[in-house]
Amino acid sequence: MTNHQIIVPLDVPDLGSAIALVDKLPQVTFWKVGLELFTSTGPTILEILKSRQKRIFLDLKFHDIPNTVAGACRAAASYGVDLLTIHSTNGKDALKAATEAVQVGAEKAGTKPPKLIAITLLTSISTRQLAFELKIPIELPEFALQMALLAQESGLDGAVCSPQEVGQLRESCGNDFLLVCPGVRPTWAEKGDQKRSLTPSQAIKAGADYLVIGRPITAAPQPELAWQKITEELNETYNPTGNEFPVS
Ligand SMILES: O=c1ccn([C@@H]2O[C@H](COP(=O)(O)O)[C@@H](O)[C@H]2O)c(=O)[nH]1
Repeated sequence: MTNHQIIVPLDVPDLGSAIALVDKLPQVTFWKVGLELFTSTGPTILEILKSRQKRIFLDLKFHDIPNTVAGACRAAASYGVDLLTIHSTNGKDALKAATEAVQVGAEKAGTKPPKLIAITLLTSISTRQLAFELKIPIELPEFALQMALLAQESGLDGAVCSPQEVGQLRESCGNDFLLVCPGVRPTWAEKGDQKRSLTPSQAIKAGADYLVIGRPITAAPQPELAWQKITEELNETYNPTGNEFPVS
């Protein structure tokens, strides 16, 4: 794993704030565009990131009937992004339709298809909420695992999961299945609305391919110092000799 496997979300309200953040953190190579920024500015931000040779995680978390999800995936795949999300709870028909749609959309646009990854269970949901609000009568780690397996059976490239479940998913889904972990918190950062966190080092050790780390960096008084602190902590854990931590 390298620093390039830390994805930073552009969770800001407008284009100006997004560009300011990208300018402030030139060392970040992988940015996430989510619901807030994409809804407010549309695809312009994607063009800006591409013109700066950045990798893009388009985190729109599609959740709808198969026909609608497929249409949205075709459109999203035409942007030439690297990662795209939909919810596992769409069900197998929609997941399969989505995997075909990203190929079609990318081919039509003459671009590489994104890796399609499924949200297993939002990292803001606690064990208690799963049982008492969502009324899902199975243990949380088992639910996350079943959602990852459903995505894998449906032909998706990977899943989004909390660092607390990534070890179990890695063991069951194998090394070729991409596992992306938000809800990552250094010991010194506030958890906020994240309910199932671990530290960056713990998440990597458990088997994550990519870490999504937002507010601990972006809401810090000096985001560049927060980035440096996180990458130094990872380097100290994974490679005390001072080189970059090992490639997974
Ligand atoms: O289960 C999920 C899926 C996506 N996210 C997204 O990741 C970032 C996390 O940001 P932080 O500031 O580090 O909490 C955010 O953009 C979410 O939309 C997630 O948190 N959990």
